[in-house]
Order: sequence, then C-alpha cells, then structure tokens
Amino acid sequence: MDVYLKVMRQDNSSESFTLEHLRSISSNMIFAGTDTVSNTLYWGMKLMILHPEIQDRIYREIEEVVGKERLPSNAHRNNMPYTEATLMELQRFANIVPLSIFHSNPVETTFHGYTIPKRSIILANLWTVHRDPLEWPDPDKFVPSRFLDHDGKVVQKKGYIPFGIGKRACLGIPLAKIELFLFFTTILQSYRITATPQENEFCLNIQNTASVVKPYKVIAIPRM
Ligand code: HEM
Repeated sequence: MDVYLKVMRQDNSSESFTLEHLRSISSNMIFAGTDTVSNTLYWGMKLMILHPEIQDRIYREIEEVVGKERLPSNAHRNNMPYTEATLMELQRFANIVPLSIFHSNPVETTFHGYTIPKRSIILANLWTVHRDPLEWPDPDKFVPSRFLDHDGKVVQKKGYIPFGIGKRACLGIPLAKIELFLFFTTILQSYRITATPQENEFCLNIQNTASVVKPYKVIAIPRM
C-alpha cells in the first residue's frame, strides 16, 4: 500500500495508479485473503477432532522442532514435514474454492477439440481434480502421508492445485501458506482440540462457490 501511494504521488496523471484502483485492490485483498484462510482453519480443526492420532503426531513434531517455550515461526516449517503434509492434505480435502473463480475468454478458442465461444464463463473444477481416484487413492479419506515420500520428506504432486494454476493463480499463495502454518501450529501447540460426541460428525455446507464446514463447537484443553 505504501509503495502504491508513493507511485500515485510521484505520477498523479497515471491511469493505473488511481485511488479508485487502490480501493478496488484493497477490497479484493480483504475479500480474497480473509475468509479463505479462516475457512481452511475451520476445516483443519474439525479434521483434527476427527483424527486425534494425526493431531497427536503434529503435536509431537511441534514439541521436537519448536518446543514449548517459544512460538512457531515460519523458519520452522522446513523442519516439520508431517505438519506441512497435513496442511497440504487439508487443502486438498477441504477444497474451499471448489470451482475456482470465474474466468472468461475474450476470443473464441478451442481446447482439446472443444470450441469455446468468446465471452464464455469458464470455471475450473478444482474439487474433481482433488478427488480424482487415479491421482488420489481413497480420495474421500484424510491421509496426510500422501504428501510424504519413504524418507518422510514432503512431495509435490501434479494434481494438487488448491490455489488454481497458471497466470491467474492465487496472488496470495506465500502469505496464505504462512498464515495457515502459524495459526494451525500455534493453536495445536497450546491446546488439544476435541469435541463432544454430538459435534463429532462431519457436515459439509456449500455456500455460493465456497465449501465451508457447518459451525461447530470445540473443547480446547490446554497442553501443560
Ligand atoms: C487458503 C487460502 C487461499 C486459497 C485456497 C486461495 C485460492 C484461490 C483460488 C483457487 C483462486 C483462483 C485462481 C484461478 O482463478 O485460477 C484465487 C485467486 C486469488 N487469490 Fe487466493 N486463496 C487463498 C488465500 C489468498 C490470500 C491470503 C490472498 C491475498 C491476501 C489471496 C488473493 C487472491 C487474489 C488477488 C486472487 C485473484 C488472482 C487473479 O485473478 O489474478 N488469496 N485464490
């Protein structure tokens, strides 16, 4: 924002760096950058309730790499492959932007033999990509180890595209990954997350183009 304002002041005849654009970019950032991360974390905590063994393994990794006396920082990420793999599996499983966002083609084009008339509405079905059984055996199961090799190192997979793909992929990827890692590990460092049996079922709720978990209550037990 500071850089933007500086450029606006330097060249007040610019058609690109205007107050109107700044307002629009700022609201885009807030819209695209808040619900996405918090919604992923809602899914994450629900999945930790449903998979206490995965939650315990993450806690052990936090204990080993971060300890109890300091807070997790982004510098710890590379040394925490199981947590990283869990966050990747979380994004695959949750598919919080299942149909990506709307795109359009200004000119007629052909793709894999299909003619797409100009100005079509184009949605990429990320949900199907992340539930393709050829790429992900047992796709409806939450299995962080899919993203680990035999040596326990994180592996990248071709069919993993929670942030979209190509030129118009998510602009906030580095920020989103840092936020997810920090919130997730900081919560799990301090609390064991559990729930009453009534809360222990899984309710998926599709709202507009976002997939969200139905609101649920947790019991957060402080870790000593
Ligand atoms: C878990 C978090 C997030 C997920 C899963 C996510 C996912 C996505 C997806 C699927 C798209 C559409 C890509 C496409 O059309 O191919 C997108 C676009 C975008 N995202 Fe994110 N996003 C996240 C967080 C953020 C954050 C933190 C920011 C910024 C602060 C952000 C900013 C944007 C912007 C500006 C676009 C539009 C890019 C363009 O049209 O060129 N996102 N995001």
